[in-house]
Amino acid sequence: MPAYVAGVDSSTQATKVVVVDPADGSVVREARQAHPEGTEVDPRHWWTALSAALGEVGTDDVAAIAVAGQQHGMVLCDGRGEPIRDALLWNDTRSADAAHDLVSELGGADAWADAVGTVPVASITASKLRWTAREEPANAERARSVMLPHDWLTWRLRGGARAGVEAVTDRGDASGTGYWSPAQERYRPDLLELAFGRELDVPRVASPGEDVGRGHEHGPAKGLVVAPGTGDNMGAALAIGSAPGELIVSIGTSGTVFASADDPTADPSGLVAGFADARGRYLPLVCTLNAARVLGVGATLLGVDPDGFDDLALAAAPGAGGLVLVPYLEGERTPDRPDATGTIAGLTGANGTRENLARAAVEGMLCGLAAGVGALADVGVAGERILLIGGGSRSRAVAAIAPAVFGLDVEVLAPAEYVALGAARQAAWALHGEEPAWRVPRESVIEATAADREAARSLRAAYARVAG
Ligand SMILES: Nc1ncnc2c1ncn2[C@@H]1O[C@H](COP(=O)(O)OP(=O)(O)O)[C@@H](O)[C@H]1O
Ligand SMILES: O=C(CO)[C@@H](O)[C@H](O)COP(=O)(O)O
Repeated sequence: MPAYVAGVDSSTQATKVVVVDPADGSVVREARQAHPEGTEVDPRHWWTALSAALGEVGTDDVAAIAVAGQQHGMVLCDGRGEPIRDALLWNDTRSADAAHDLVSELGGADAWADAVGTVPVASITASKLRWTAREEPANAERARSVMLPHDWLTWRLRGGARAGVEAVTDRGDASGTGYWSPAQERYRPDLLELAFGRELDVPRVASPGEDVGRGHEHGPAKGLVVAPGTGDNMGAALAIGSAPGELIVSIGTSGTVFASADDPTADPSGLVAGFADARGRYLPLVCTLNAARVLGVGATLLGVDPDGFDDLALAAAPGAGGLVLVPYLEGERTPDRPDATGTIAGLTGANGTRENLARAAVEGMLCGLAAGVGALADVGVAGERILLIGGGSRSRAVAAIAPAVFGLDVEVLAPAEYVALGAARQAAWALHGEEPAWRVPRESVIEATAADREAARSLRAAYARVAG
């Protein structure tokens, strides 16, 4: 008799699957399969990774599944749901000009914030549709539908075109497209048409916790109840269930700062994306392009492994002797500087040490996220405590330095695949008809001292002077 539920995180760097006991939310098995590098990827690689990971964990004793995935990726399909081109990912900045054009064509940032809660930047799916229509007219001509990564994988699990099933998405991931309004809870086909020049089929937006069908009999989720899935940040929010005043900061490929909110947000500055969540509420979020990989580049530059990098960063004093590193290694999304590059400023003979360079990389990466905390406060989502998750939160240096950059108490959650756990929670919800009562274990809080709060102010001021 199937006993367990499965949750999937199809993120930028890898597919992660957890098999969870619905009695208490504990993980009984897990698997991970890497994705190819790059900012455009053939979605069939994600399918292969998902199939392999499900094969590895086994699904004979699993009753339900949900897929959470990296947000915004444009999976442009032909009439049979086959991808026409590689998916353009959230971190592909080629669509930056398309985004700027869309903003002015609708009448400016306020018009977009009012319409869909988010001002388009390169990451947003609508911008990628415009880029494709303009740069690849032959591909655009063949397109019949557009899906997000989790939509396409969920559809494939249910058999896709050969089973003739409808595609579904959820309000959380739909809210990152630029053509679905969280405030009105509906698609804006006029905005999709503005972006692409004509209509495209889009997935139906399923209800939170809906049972959307069964895994296909010849697929890797054979016979399982399938839940709608969601975006990866919405998945993490579902797993963690932050309390008022708590902001979740995820340090993965992207850096994100977000919180559950009762009301939709509309930020015309474009810093805060006014997403919906996977429960029926809202998820205002700030996203940076440069997070865990900054630590990786720092370690490579200094010729050390992650542990050695942490040792170096922790051996330097707060402020890295005046060395400031602005880590716009991939350009940046928040602030909207798609063509920016990284900067090291304030270098002197006295402060030019490996320790200071490591510390400046950690401080710079965290300063970008701390600016996000400020942007959320500006739209009424004030934070008193940071909950740190994601691969980068496993760094000892990040955990120790975070209170002196955020100037807030920091709780580093136990290492876990929170996005996949949120998907598993949704799978249990679809299976049993109600959201499970699981709680993730909470860790001890590192309290920000008065010195941390003071250090945070001066660090962030020094960073802002260099970042501009
Ligand atoms: N101990 C560590 N120190 C620094 N970075 C780490 C550590 N462990 C994992 N990472 C980094 O975290 C990233 C993966 O985090 P994850 O949240 O799984 O990302 P994503 O969801 O974008 O795939 C990788 O870039 C990896 O190098
Ligand atoms: O674009 C966003 C959020 O708006 C990113 O957070 C993506 O959802 C990718 O997430 P990771 O793979 O870094 O977890």
